[in-house]
Amino acid sequence: MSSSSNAADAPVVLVAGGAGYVGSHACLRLAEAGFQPVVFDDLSNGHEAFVQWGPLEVGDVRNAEQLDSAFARHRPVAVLHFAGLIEVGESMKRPGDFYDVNVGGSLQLIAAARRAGVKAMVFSSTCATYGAPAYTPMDEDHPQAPLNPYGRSKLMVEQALADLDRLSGFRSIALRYFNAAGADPLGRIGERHEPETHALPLLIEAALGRRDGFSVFGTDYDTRDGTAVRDYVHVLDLADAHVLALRRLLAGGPGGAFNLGGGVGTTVRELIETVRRVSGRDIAVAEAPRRDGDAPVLVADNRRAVAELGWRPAYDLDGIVRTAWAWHAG
Ligand SMILES: NC(=O)c1ccc[n+]([C@@H]2O[C@H](COP(=O)([O-])OP(=O)(O)OC[C@H]3O[C@@H](n4cnc5c(N)ncnc54)[C@H](O)[C@@H]3O)[C@@H](O)[C@H]2O)c1
Ligand SMILES: O=c1ccn([C@@H]2O[C@H](COP(=O)(O)OP(=O)(O)O[C@H]3O[C@H](CO)[C@@H](O)[C@H](O)[C@H]3O)[C@@H](O)[C@H]2O)c(=O)[nH]1
Repeated sequence: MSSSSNAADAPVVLVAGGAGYVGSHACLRLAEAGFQPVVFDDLSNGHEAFVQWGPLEVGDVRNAEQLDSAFARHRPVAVLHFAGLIEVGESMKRPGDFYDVNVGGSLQLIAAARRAGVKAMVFSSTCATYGAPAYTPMDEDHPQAPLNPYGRSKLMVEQALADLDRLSGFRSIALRYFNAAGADPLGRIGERHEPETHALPLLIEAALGRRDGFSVFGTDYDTRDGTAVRDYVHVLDLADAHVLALRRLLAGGPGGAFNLGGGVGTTVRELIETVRRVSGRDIAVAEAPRRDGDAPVLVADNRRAVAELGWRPAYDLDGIVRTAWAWHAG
């Protein structure tokens, strides 16, 4: 536990998946906001070294006994739920695992929270629940028709949470992230997925010479340069939104779903150019076919989060790439 841990009377928040990329940044912001994060994570993709702002309970969200014992020991006031499998491409290869962990695990976590008398959850959802854009930027009322089992597993949990919120008094907010990227500017934590499949860390590793180059998946999309468009959002801006959502639920405010993206679309080629400029290094780029399950364009209309949560994303693409570069190069 780091020296920045909070006083003994700070309200405890159980952070499922808090040893991972987004969850660890949320712990950082929770601690700064006066909460005491307790991480519950099976370390399947997380890192013990990322757990710096409170205790770690090693456990699987599919395991009711481990969950009950963590809830009994720490008595949280709310749950932030990041735990799960995250890669779109993987979900096309092993869909059963995605339903098992993302749906089965979420239902177990919700049930354990309810047994413990906890009534508030902030859930990590995704723009992948929308599927192909009927219009862009996408607002929260855009039809949800996922293109892959990953997106569908997240949508199923959103729907269960919405029913529980409406009918049972178990309150929740689903935060639909667009593409999380960047790192803690102080370099304490950053993005480390194993294996790494995300575009920005792969580009940075190529710029650092740790990879031979970078393959662009699809150059025949109907976009301004033929490559797919994404809305990259800084991981600490996501973390800020979690604190805002948590405070809203704890204050008795309404639940619901919110898009978290900067509202700016970036093509894969534009991302490559930004990494070249920020790093001052060249990157060998090859063209490859489209990746199964990928949407052509995913850009957020973030006005609901700005108006209702008071969310103010602070980082633009340059800031995202700079903090990611510093973390990987440092
Ligand atoms: N990274 C993104 O761009 C992005 C975008 C949209 C949504 N999300 C969602 O945000 C959440 C966090 O993503 P991330 O990038 O930090 O991923 P991550 O893999 O770094 O973190 C997920 C964490 O969950 C843990 N976990 C996995 N299965 C578990 C289980 N059965 N029991 C307990 N812990 C388990 C892992 O060990 C890991 O620490 C995920 O739910 C993901 O779907 C991420
Ligand atoms: O080697 C690579 C890797 C990615 N890409 C492209 O870069 C873009 C971004 O890809 P990636 O960083 O893998 O993110 P997404 O596939 O958009 O998925 C992320 O963002 C989603 C929301 O958009 C989340 O739901 C997922 O959890 C998260 O993995 C996509 O067009 C990819 O096809 C490449 O061209 N080459």
